[in-house]
Amino acid sequence: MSNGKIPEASETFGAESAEALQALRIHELSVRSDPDDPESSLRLDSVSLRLEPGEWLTLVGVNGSGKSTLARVLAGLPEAGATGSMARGFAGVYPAAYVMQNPDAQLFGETLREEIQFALEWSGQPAGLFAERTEAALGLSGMEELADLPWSELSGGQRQLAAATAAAAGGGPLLVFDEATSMLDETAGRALRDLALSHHRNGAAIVWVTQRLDELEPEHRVMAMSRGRLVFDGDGRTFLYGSPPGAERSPCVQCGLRLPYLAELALEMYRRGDWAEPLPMSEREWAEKRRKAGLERE
Ligand SMILES: Nc1ncnc2c1ncn2[C@@H]1O[C@H](COP(=O)(O)OP(=O)(O)OP(=O)(O)O)[C@@H](O)[C@H]1O
Repeated sequence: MSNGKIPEASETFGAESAEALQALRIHELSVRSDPDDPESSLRLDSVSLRLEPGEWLTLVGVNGSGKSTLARVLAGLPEAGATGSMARGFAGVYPAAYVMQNPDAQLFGETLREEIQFALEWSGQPAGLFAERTEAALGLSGMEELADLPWSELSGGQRQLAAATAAAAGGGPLLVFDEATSMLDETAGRALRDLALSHHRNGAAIVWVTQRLDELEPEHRVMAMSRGRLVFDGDGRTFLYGSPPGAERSPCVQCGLRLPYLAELALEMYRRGDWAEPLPMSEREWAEKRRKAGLERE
């Protein structure tokens, strides 16, 4: 175990454990709206999936499709009346860090420093390492100067980043972000996403729930939900454009989401024969496309 930094996923779990190498598996998991009423609607309908250690899974779907319910299950939070089976594998027995839409719903301390201490206690970190781990967590999110200010002096975006900083301070093999950027402006959203990416680089698996399709990245796995069921599992480019692009209604449109304007544009250029595959999908790829097309001023 190394000191002075956030523990990497393998350190937190214990890399020597065989279970640490196993996927998190759920099999035919269903959750009803009312656990006491077998006729009530299904919030999750017979969902099966494997999440591998260190994987980044982006979970999308319209409102009410079951994303949060599935995210909570994957995080290891209790869902009354769930049926089916789950083996937590690398995710371990403790609930994963879970970052919600509204930071104020999950802040208990008076300041960020206090919040991080709570999170470290909760995740069972040795008390002797608290000070170092707190500095490491603050460093990773660049929040050192805000650590001792009361929440009222932080903006909504800063409080959201603070909630994520604290939730993830214990390291841990799995972090779940449930529409965590939905109330943030672009700058705050990017800071939060950068924090998630840093933990991912350190080996953590990430479940990233979002309705913002501009957050899809080519290298991340995408799952889409509709009416409690998993209706797509694959790469983001196929999700947005279909395979081949535009051959039929894309998985994105089929599950009720609207294709982002830029993706519509790319598809139109492809249909007209002006652009070839792969069509751009992420901010980085669009910047590259614009640069190549000479659309950006030097
Ligand atoms: N605690 C609960 N008890 C009963 N029904 C619930 C509960 N939470 C959510 N639901 C219902 O379960 C269904 C799935 O909700 P869920 O929040 O998982 O979907 P979602 O895709 O995350 O939606 P949103 O984007 O609006 O948060 C919805 O019909 C919702 O009304």
